[in-house]
Amino acid sequence: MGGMNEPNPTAVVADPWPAPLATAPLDATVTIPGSKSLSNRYLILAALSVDPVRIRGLLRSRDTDLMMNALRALGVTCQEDADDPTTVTVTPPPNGVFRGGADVFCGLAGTVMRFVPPLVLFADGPVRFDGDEQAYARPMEPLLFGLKQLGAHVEYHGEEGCLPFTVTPPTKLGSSDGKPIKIRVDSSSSSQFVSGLLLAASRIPGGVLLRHTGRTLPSLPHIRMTMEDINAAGGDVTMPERGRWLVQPRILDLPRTVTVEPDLSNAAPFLGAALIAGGDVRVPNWPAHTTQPGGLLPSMLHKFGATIMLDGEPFSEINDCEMFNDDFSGLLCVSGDGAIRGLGELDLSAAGEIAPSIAAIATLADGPSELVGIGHLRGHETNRLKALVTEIERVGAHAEELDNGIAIEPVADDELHGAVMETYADHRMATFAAMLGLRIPGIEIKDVQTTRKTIPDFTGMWTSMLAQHQ
Ligand SMILES: O=C(O)C1=C[C@@H](OP(=O)(O)O)[C@@H](O)[C@H](O)C1
Ligand SMILES: C=C(OP(=O)(O)O)C(=O)O
Repeated sequence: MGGMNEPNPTAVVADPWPAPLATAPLDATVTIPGSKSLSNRYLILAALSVDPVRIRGLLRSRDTDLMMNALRALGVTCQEDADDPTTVTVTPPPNGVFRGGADVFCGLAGTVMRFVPPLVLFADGPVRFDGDEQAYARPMEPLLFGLKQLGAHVEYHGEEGCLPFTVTPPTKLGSSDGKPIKIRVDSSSSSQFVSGLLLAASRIPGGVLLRHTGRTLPSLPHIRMTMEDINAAGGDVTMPERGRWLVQPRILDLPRTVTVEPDLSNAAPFLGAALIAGGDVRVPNWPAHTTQPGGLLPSMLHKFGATIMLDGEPFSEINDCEMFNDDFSGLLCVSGDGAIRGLGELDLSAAGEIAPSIAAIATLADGPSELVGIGHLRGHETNRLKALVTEIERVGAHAEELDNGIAIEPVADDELHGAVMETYADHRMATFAAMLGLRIPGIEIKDVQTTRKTIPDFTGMWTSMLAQHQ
């Protein structure tokens, strides 16, 4: 079964893109577009709100366009400002009831395939979900098991537990005794199952008590982001203990205007470029407080040997959780001198989505690194552990898949060589290859436009970073 009437625009494959080599130290300021994770949470929460919400700084890329189209199919209005496509006003459906009988196309977007199906709990009929063929391999079953425990019916049209499927809303929603309905979900293959269920749970009569049953739980910052955003919309969600969430029944209503932070994970290739090529890369509007896992980047880049400055002040006291003064929101500057220290073991379970960027830097380091806690990357856009090993070996360095991560063994620069890099329809494999291309002559990247999943103009931003010399 093919994806319903909405082709993947990046599937039209052009010639490989010759990744630019850095011939001088960088000196660039790069403005990063809005966060994918925050954009798609605000869109969902706006759709669940009472009044229209204006979202400023919304990421405009494939994943957010898919989210807006999904919401439109369910009767939500998403209207962009005529003079600024990153400002979008979202008007919830009449009486908060989503339109049943709809078709939703998820592409390859985890946030769409995991955050939209729970909205069907409040729809007036069944909704059918499909996506890119590659999306059929992404884990879905635990989310749908959660929806079944809430009374929904799920019918699979392909393989059991995978896209495509149809969700039919329950005839009666919530517990019969007014207490939170208890559900159990194994979220070890993606934090997005917990996030998707939490986002919808405030509207369930009696609320929800959600327990994670798996051994590991990746991407906890993303779950904290979900909690913070729900609470900002007037919800009441707490995590009384790790792996257990209590959502009280509440009417959600986001503030009339919300502003999206820059996507800090998408800042990773650009900031990492300062380490790889040497020089300075600055990113404005770095938030003082953030739940984005990319907030961990300054401390990780520091471990690799970068110098980090915040608004001109050296950033020496690095604490992985509370990295900045609360009053700081300004210019982050990462500087490198071309030397990169191998990291030894680094647990990336909190920030799996930046693993490909970290892997690119580690490939060019002076010693080995083991990136662990990221076994679930096998279920990302592609099997990222396998893809990273293949592409690292392709340029002449060494890497090995571990049970829960990847071990990277760099080689001397003169043993590295150019290659045509595969990207596997994975935006982060494309940016990973571009990072290697800064130092390795002759890197070409197949289907670089796959970066449109979360960055509207990656090649433009990358070439302009290299062209800036102040
Ligand atoms: O909730 C989110 O916005 C995300 C959660 C993470 O998913 P996983 O927990 O599946 O890694 C992350 O990797 C993804 O890019 C975005
Ligand atoms: C895992 C990612 O995306 P998704 O939201 O599709 O899961 C990612 O962007 O690295």
